[in-house]
Amino acid sequence: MLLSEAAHLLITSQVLGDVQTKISGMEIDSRKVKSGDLFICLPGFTVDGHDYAAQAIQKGATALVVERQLELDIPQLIVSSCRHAMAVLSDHFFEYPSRTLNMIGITGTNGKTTTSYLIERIMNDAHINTGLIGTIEMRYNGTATPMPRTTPEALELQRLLHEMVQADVKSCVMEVSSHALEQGRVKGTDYRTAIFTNISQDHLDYHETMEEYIAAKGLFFARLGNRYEIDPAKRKYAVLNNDDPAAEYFRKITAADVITYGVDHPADVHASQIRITSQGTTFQVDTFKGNTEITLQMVGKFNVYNALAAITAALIENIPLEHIKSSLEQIAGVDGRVESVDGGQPFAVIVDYAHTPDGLENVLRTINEFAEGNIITVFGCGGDRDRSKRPLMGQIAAKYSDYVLITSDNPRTEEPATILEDIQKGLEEQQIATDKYESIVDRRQAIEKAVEMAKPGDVVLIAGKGHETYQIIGQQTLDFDDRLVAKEAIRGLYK
Ligand SMILES: CC(=O)N[C@H]1[C@@H](OP(=O)(O)OP(=O)(O)OC[C@H]2O[C@@H](n3ccc(=O)[nH]c3=O)[C@H](O)[C@@H]2O)O[C@H](CO)[C@@H](O)[C@@H]1O[C@H](C)C(=O)N[C@@H](C)C(=O)N[C@H](CCC(=O)O)C(=O)O
Ligand SMILES: Nc1ncnc2c1ncn2[C@@H]1O[C@H](COP(=O)(O)OP(=O)(O)OP(=O)(O)O)[C@@H](O)[C@H]1O
Ligand SMILES: N[C@H](CCC[C@H](N)C(=O)O)C(=O)O
Ligand SMILES: [Mg+2]
Repeated sequence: MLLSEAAHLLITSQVLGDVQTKISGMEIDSRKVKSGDLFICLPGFTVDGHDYAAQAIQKGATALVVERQLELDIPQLIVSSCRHAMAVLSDHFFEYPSRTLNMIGITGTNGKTTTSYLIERIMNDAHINTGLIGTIEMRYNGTATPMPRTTPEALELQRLLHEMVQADVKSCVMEVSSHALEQGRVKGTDYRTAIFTNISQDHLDYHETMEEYIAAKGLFFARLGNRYEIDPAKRKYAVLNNDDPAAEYFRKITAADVITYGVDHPADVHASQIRITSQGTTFQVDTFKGNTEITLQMVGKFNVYNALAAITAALIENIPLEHIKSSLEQIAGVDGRVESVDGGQPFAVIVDYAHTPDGLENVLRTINEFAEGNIITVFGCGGDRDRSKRPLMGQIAAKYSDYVLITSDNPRTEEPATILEDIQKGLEEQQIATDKYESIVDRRQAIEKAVEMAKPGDVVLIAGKGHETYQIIGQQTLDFDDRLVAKEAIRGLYK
């Protein structure tokens, strides 16, 4: 690509220097710049990418995208927003991959990863080669790469989608976080189906109010295209959870066809007669393309919602309901989501990724439906994240458990004990008896204590980290896997 081509795409941009400058790649991190790259200077939350332009030039950048002219002897494209320019230029540079792929995006506070796994499985079983991008990893054609964040930056995203196109992938299902929507990471990505799972409190450190958080999610539906294609394969669909009050707002702001799913309210894809056991969940589903009964190996009413969202997305792809049923029934579960740890102990140990008040309440309510003995919950809250959710999660843990072990999650740069105190305040506020809970900063010790306490028939829930195989303390990322630690604790007890 030539710099003139980039300038042509951004009508109000100004070029300083040679417009014939060749660009062989793009980069937003000076440390990763390669010779011939266009370096885009992002004004960040912590530092300003413009301050790293000189380093980028040293590493071989041939031109810059900037929001203000820099005193550097190199061609510069001056734009009003480098983030917007990044989205436009990445899409172009990687040949508009989302127009080739059939894109399915999922937003919502909880259930994105789970729903994306269900859709990926149904689609691949139906021989539609489908890739996946989300919290745990990105994968296609049987190869997986771990992901540092749920939704990649626009440049990285378009690069990954391009890779998928090259590898003959036909469809991509991906999680779209509210941070991503707010920061424009998915700008320009052409989704066919946009799914909404649910909204409840999280990330108020970033979005500040629930209204702003909902508005960020709303961007997904508002941007879903405004043109009605004659070819049904090109039409856009908003798939909304009708049991969540925010669905009404998303319906208003989208021009796309809306398809609803739900349990408690009428919906186009509706579940009823839900029966939950410790082994799975059975429900009747009535859809615009037939009715059937499905038995998931996954437990919980919340997983019925995830299944309904997946069924709706698959029906849009014209996959027959009977095939969808067969795929869903074969899925054993999703990594770190209500995952049982079996070390031969006479009680259940469940590792789950619930890290929001709503997620924790859902998983604990589900466990209450089948637990025979006591429920012992081990959980914490991440540092450098929404602080206001901490006391609420403490109260929920106490409400639905017989004993609560408050511990560290990923303290990051916060003092671990302070996070535990924030959680404990919620229990103190409700005057929960002090013999019903305790705080142990060391997560391993907390898990060991829970396993020691458990009697036959009890359930130990270890929540918050799910699939994570690390713990972030300060600037360090240390190996830590709840499932392995729990197994070691069980082994220690029964050796
Ligand atoms: C709050 C937030 O989203 N921050 C993201 C943002 O960081 P930032 O604006 O602070 O960036 P910065 O560190 O100030 O750097 C600015 C620019 O200077 C560049 N730089 C910086 C240093 C250097 O030596 N050279 C250099 O060029 C950086 O590459 C960047 O382009 O842009 C960075 C670059 O893309 C992201 O890595 C970073 O995500 C951070 C790590 C993060 O923790 N994000 C979380 C909150 C997040 O995005 N979570 C969501 C939702 C999670 C969920 O619920 O599932 C997600 O999608 O993962
Ligand atoms: N539909 C749902 N409604 C409410 N809670 C759910 C739902 N699905 C899953 N959960 C709970 O939330 C946890 C996280 O689920 P999942 O990883 O699928 O969500 P996510 O939206 O991808 O989360 P993240 O924002 O971290 O990417 C699960 O471990 C479970 O406890
Ligand atoms: N994607 C979420 C995951 C939180 C998981 C929890 N273990 C934590 O670290 O807070 C976030 O980054 O806020
Ligand atoms: Mg996720």
